[in-house]
Order: sequence, then C-alpha cells, then structure tokens
Amino acid sequence: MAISELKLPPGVQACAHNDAEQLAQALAVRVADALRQAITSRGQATLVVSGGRSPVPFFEALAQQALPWAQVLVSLADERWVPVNHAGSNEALVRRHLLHGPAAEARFLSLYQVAGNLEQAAELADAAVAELAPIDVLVLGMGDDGHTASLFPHSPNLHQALQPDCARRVLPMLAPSEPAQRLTLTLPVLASARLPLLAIQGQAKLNVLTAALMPGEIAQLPIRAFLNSPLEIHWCP
Ligand SMILES: O=C1O[C@H](COP(=O)(O)O)[C@@H](O)[C@H](O)[C@H]1O
Repeated sequence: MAISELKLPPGVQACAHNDAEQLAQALAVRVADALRQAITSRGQATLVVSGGRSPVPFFEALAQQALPWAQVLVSLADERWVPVNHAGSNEALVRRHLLHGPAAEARFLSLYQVAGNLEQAAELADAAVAELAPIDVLVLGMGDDGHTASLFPHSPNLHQALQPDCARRVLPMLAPSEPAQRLTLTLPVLASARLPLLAIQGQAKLNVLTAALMPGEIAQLPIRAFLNSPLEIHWCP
C-alpha cells in the first residue's frame, strides 16, 4: 500500500519524502523549529531521539541547524546495555553524529548505566531521566518487527512498559537480536511528548505500519501503542 492510501486515525498524519536525504532535511527543520519554539516559551527544550542505523542522516542534518544548543537537553528513547565504546551503543551514535560542532553544547542524559545487572541499570536510568518529561520533541523509529524504542513484541516487561500509568520511567527489555539487553523509556514518558514524530524508511516498514493500523494485539506490533494519539509520521522509500 502507498502511504497516501493509509487510513489514519484522528491526529495521526503522514508526510512522504522522495528519499532519505530529503526526509532527514525536512525532519531536521521540523525538529529545530519545535525546539526553538520550546526555548522561546520555556527557556529550554527537551529532545528524545532513537537509535538504530537509519537516524544518522537526520542527526547530521539537525547538527547543522542554528539553535541555542546549550538550552537543549538530549536523550534517547532506548539504549542497548553496552558501554559507550561498544559499536552498538546508541549514545555513541548520537555523540558521533549529532552532538558535534555547535550541537556539542547540548546536555546529554545517558540511559546507559554501569551496574551489576540489567534491572539495576534500569533502576539507575529511571532516576537519571527524572527531569526528562514532558518531552518537547520525540523522534521514534520502528523496526521491521513493529518495535519502537526498545518495546519489542512479546518482551517480558512489555505489558508493564505500555501501561499509561506505569510507575517506571525506564524498564529493562530483551531484544531478539544482539545486543539483547536493552533499556527503554516507558509509555508515560514517551507519551508526554508535545511533538511526537515517527521516522521510517522503506516499503517493508510501510507494510508493518499498514498492518499496525489494522485491529490487532499491541504485544504483536508495539508501535500500535503510539497510533491512537497524535503522531506525525515521516516516511521515504
Ligand atoms: O534497535 C533499534 O531499532 C529501531 C529501528 O532502527 P532502524 O535502524 O531500523 O531505524 C530503533 O528505532 C530503536 O531505537 C533501536 O534501538
């Protein structure tokens, strides 16, 4: 199905871009405008981004935007429980591709925590991100299995993480691929975003989104938890 043919719920909008570069540029302008507006209104702005491979061009485009970066707090929707020098670290990705040049002045809140086990790391991360919500701008991604952040289908803590009144800001999660041990922001924190965005690329992800828009279990396609409230979807082939 083409993105223009999707039957979207109220409040959900979709923007199609010609290619990854155009998506990255348009998303960077959209995010920068919202961050500027937040800074004008409240003196600071909070940006939460996703990891994985696809956000790199967006990070590079956003780093070029003229912003009072010292007034921006940046964090992650999810993290692999690996140190920052590990190839799978989302924090390393953000530091390398977004927080350079003038953007290096932004403050970064790490989800990764040194701890004896994943549960302890999640508890430390929970405290570390206490000041995050409400988020001004959230940029979610989505995997081919319908996960977003590290809310993986049928993962042990998924039900708890998706409760609107979940008392935890961060929960440990298990991914089906390495690095398997993950930390994710939970629904109440993610849903606090004033501007929630979803950036996805390719027909396979559009097919997953199409399936997620049909009635079905949230545990099967966790992105569904974000499709019944305002969301701006940016897609390119
Ligand atoms: O594992 C992850 O994957 C998703 C999707 O990544 P992508 O490279 O296919 O866009 C990402 O949104 C999530 O933050 C990440 O931890």
